[in-house]
Amino acid sequence: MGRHCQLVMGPAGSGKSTFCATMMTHCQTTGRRAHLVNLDPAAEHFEYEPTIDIRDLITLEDVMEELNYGPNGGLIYCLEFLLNNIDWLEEEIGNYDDDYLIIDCPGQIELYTHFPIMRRVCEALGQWNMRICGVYCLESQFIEDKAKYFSGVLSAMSAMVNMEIPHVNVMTKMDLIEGDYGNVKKDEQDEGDNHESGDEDDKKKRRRRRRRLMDKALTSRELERYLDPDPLLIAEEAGVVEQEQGSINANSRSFKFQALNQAIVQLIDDYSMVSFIPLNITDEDSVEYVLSTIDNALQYGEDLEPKVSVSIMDEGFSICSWVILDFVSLGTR
Ligand SMILES: Nc1nc2c(ncn2[C@@H]2O[C@H](COP(=O)(O)OP(=O)(O)OP(=O)(O)O)[C@@H](O)[C@H]2O)c(=O)[nH]1
Ligand SMILES: [Mg+2]
Repeated sequence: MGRHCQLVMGPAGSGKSTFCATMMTHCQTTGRRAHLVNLDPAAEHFEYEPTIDIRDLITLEDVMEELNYGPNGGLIYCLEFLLNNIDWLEEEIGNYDDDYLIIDCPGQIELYTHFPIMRRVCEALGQWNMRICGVYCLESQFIEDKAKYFSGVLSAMSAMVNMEIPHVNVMTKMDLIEGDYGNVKKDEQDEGDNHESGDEDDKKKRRRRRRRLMDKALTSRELERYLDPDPLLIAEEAGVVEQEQGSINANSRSFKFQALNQAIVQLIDDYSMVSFIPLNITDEDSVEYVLSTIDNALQYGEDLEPKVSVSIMDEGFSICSWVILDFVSLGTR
């Protein structure tokens, strides 16, 4: 069936390790043989014990202690050390020919955007006949700040362009957003059920809470603008739209800043490469949807299909031949 892997990347704390653990659980329950590979030399604990672990080769702690490196320089050193000893990884992976690997990467985005380190790891994996899908995690909390969200979109795009592998962007921690949205709905329902009950103060309190939740929650239509990045979001924020319409905008910053925003809008629009799949780890269907999108990018299981279709064709052929034989035998009677 061949070798397949997911390379799970993204900024620090974006939920990469949680994503890997969720995928491991899902694969186990659906009967897929998956292994966790840890490429983070600073990782401390895992829900699933990694089958292959860079810490068996080198740890950040040792590098910092022995070479007096800081945490970021130390991490780059560790991964360069891995590249210089790539045979170690080849040997480790060698034993898992037909299994599915989930590779948890460190959170320093420089590794994907500035340095060619992860790209070279991918090249090595490719040479060992491994099909790779990059999974870039961005957490839903980025949506709260449009500038931060767009810097996340640009970092995802930069990783896609640099890595040159099939790529899926995932918006993680959706339970946090959907939770707020769910609370508003529940509140509306409660208000509907209890519209007779409670005194004026209670009703006011309920309305205030609902307004607070409404401020936090995103409607699904608004959410769509973040999953499929709408460049107008940043334009709205910076007042570019107002300027285009010729009105004076009180929020507008310097002309240079607006020109930069406009250029970013143009870049995102021109490439139109980045879109996110939402992942709510508390919802099994959501996990399944993300996995099937990654499978699609990896063409996972596609080499099985010809065998299935051949057997269907064989069956179809034999049914046809029975019918023809029947006709022939009828004709000869
Ligand atoms: N509510 C919620 N919390 C999450 C989710 N995913 C991760 N977290 C939390 O976010 C924090 C960071 O998660 P990790 O999975 O360690 O993130 P990471 O990207 O591996 O972090 P680094 O390896 O340090 O870069 C932890 O406290 C997790 O419990 C999620 O889907 N929902
Ligand atoms: Mg991690």
